[in-house]
Amino acid sequence: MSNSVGAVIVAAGRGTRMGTAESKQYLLLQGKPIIVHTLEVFQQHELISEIVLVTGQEDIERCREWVEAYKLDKVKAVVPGGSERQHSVHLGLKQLDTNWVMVHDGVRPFVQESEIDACYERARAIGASVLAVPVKDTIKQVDGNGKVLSTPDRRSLWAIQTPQTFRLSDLLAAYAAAEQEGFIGTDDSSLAERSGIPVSVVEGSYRNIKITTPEDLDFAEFTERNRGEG
Ligand SMILES: Nc1ccn([C@@H]2O[C@H](COP(=O)(O)OP(=O)(O)OP(=O)(O)O)[C@@H](O)[C@H]2O)c(=O)n1
Ligand SMILES: C[C@](O)(CO)[C@H](O)COP(=O)(O)O
Repeated sequence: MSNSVGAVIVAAGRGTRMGTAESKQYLLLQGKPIIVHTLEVFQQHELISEIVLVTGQEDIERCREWVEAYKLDKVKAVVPGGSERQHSVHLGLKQLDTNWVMVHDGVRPFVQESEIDACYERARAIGASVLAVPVKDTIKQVDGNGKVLSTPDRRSLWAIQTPQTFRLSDLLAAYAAAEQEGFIGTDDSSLAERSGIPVSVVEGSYRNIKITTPEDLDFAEFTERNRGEG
């Protein structure tokens, strides 16, 4: 079991930017909750031996029911998350019992099996990996008054996705250090980077969106409807 791989799927957010009454991770895509689509990708991947699902306290019961109904038997625990994504990930990590961990957003249902393979291979070779795509737009740094400060060279900019893959012991140490130092990052890699863990990007797909705002649902419906057609 020295190379066992677990997944922490975080789904304890409120979906403020989506603005729906129902949290976005539970909205239906082709009749199935988004979170179930995401879990199924990891359930079906032979590399993954166990999954921890992190949800809101009030959603634990219905999530457990879906785990039963959709036969997601790799899900070993459904646990409550915290106020920030980082807290939710940390709570999930503490439940895992594998050598490697892939942290993944519950609202990224379009990650591909081949991308999971590539992320794991790179993490084994380098220490840690993040799935990412080169940015397509020109990015500017702007101050609080709208004044443009700089235009970084786009060739060095990547939009970071999940999964993000680490040795579980490395990531737990990075999370403990961040907690002690009061650091909050927007992804897992930023905690690993400040602990000195080498992280490499793996080029993924623009389809692996994080469903965040209402227009993402149109894309998601379209993509899900056409899944497997090419
Ligand atoms: N306290 C939190 C915040 C976020 N997440 C999860 O982290 C992922 C990425 O977060 P994001 O898309 O930003 O989700 P929300 O925080 O729900 O969205 P918003 O910022 O619009 O409220 C989501 O699967 C979300 O459920 C979490 O588990 N716990
Ligand atoms: C982890 C992440 O999905 C990488 O793009 C992202 O940083 C999550 O950020 P959010 O603040 O929860 O939207």
